[in-house]
Amino acid sequence: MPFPVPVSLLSPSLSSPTTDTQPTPGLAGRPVFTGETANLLPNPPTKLKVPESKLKHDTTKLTTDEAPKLSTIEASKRLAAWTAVDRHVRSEHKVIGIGSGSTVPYVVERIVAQGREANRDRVFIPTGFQSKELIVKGNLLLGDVDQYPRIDVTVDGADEVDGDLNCIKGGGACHLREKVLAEAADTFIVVADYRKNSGVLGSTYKAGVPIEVAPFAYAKVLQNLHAIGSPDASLRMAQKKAGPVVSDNGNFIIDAPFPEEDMADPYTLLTKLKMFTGVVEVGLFCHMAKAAYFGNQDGSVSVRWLDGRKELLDSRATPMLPARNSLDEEKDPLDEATKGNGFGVNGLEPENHA
Ligand SMILES: O=C[C@H](O)[C@H](O)[C@H](O)COP(=O)(O)O
Repeated sequence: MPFPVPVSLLSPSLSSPTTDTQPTPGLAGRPVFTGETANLLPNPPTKLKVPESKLKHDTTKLTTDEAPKLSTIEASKRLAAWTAVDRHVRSEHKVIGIGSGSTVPYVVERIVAQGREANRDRVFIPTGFQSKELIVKGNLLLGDVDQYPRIDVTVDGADEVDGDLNCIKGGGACHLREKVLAEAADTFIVVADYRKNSGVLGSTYKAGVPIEVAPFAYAKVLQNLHAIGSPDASLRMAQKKAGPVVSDNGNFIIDAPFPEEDMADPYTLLTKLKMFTGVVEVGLFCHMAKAAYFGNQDGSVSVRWLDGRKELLDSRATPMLPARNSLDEEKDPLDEATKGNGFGVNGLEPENHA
């Protein structure tokens, strides 16, 4: 699965570097970062010339004429990531775990935008090659979990999240390190677009449960999986390489689809799978996330908490639009629409979200 990286982290800055670290008004009220993010790379080009392929993930540096619209899905990912960072990555947090996947570049982007001062004495722990690159390219200090076995907060993506915040992870083969960093963190936060917000695992992510195995044991583990009710379990094959996917840890990955009755009780399935000798880690994250943030198509963010609370942050409460104060007098159609559906609306202040 490809992990796109925002253009701001990969290509020369598209705006003049400044020392300003605050978002300033941009496209349609969107913030434009002209500070730390803009400073990531030297030599701003005199004339903008960015390959089309790089433009689709980040428009924060582009002028109105130059910026294409962010796709709805990318905008949803960014919305979830930025909102979660604003609420959970605080100045007192000094050891921060960075997950993997296509939503995580927006996490790093938002952390970088907190400014050089905020990030000066922080260390960032990657969950794999991709996040290591993001940390290094973001000029953030790189550490590892063997140096920092206690992490303040880890923010990560997911392939699917169920009603109890259990997750399927490992679509990018990173779930071993991700689980270590999730476990090491005081607070583990999941960020994703609306498509990952599910009832029962396996409803939307059909590839199966990712299972990392020691290479020499894969055939035996496959046999076990076929025997316990996953007849289609198979070795994940590489796309542009002959042979299997090899994880960052040198292991193979098996994808094992299970019927709904198994997926409805992921903790039981997880414990069963972990018992197979040769299994290194299973991409079922049960009872680990403190909260999950889902960016929605309409610019709102759905937040689900481990304790069962739900919030719906309407688009005025997200980082994309002006602060709620300036709009307090207006009637909010979402307030009406969501009455009685179990969602609080903009219910909690950021400082309550450690
Ligand atoms: O191994 C990969 C990770 O578990 C990712 O967090 C997960 O696959 C979600 O990735 P994406 O956000 O690209 O769908």
